[in-house]
Amino acid sequence: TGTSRPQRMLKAVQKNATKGDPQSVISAIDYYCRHKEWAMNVGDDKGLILDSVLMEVNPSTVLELGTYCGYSTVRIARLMSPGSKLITVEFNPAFAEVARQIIAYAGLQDKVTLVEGSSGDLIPKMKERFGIKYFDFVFLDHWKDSYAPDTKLLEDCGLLKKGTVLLADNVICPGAPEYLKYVRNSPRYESRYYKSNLEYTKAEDGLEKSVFLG
Ligand SMILES: O=C(NC/C=C/[C@H]1OC[C@H](O)[C@@H]1O)c1cc([N+](=O)[O-])cc(O)c1O
Ligand SMILES: [Mg+2]
Repeated sequence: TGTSRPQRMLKAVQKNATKGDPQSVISAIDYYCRHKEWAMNVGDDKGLILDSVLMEVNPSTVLELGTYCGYSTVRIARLMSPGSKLITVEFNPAFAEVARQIIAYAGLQDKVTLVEGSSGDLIPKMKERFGIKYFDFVFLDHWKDSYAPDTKLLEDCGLLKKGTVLLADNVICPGAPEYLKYVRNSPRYESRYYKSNLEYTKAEDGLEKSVFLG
């Protein structure tokens, strides 16, 4: 067994990006995944939508579910104001290890707390462990069938406030049908779909933005 795909991605960052320059880390990963080896980062097309929704919200507290190698963690943290905090949850220790190094290479480790474990276990501990009252912005990019149960868990744990924005990746491909049904039919959310394409491909995918109404 040689290196893993995440390890090869990290090597590409260390080779082609400039330490402390988040944009160069993003570009190095996008180049590698478009021309060398596909990987499940939100990518550059959907990334522009993520950037614009994030800047519109200008959140003080962010939760990311599904860190993978930290590509969207870097995309989000690079746009966050001084003093704001991003908590990112990753179940897979090998992914988490690579993500820590990519986040540090971008120089964003002070804004980011990477927590290893399952979202279902960790969400109920957010208040006590990290002193979080509410999240202003949640990026869902982990297991697609966890989107709906974890959203309900965030509501039940009082972690959403009026105006909190949920942004979900992959609602078309691989798809999150149960989640779409939930946020689009619930009177507690105002939802809209941003059409785009699956990272580094021509297939359709998109992001669903859902504002919690309280
Ligand atoms: O499964 C996807 N994401 C969930 C990731 C799941 C893994 O990362 C979180 C958890 O540790 C698990 O091991 C995914 C899959 C595709 N895809 O095209 O298959 C595209 C994407 O953007 C995706 O986020
Ligand atoms: Mg995704």
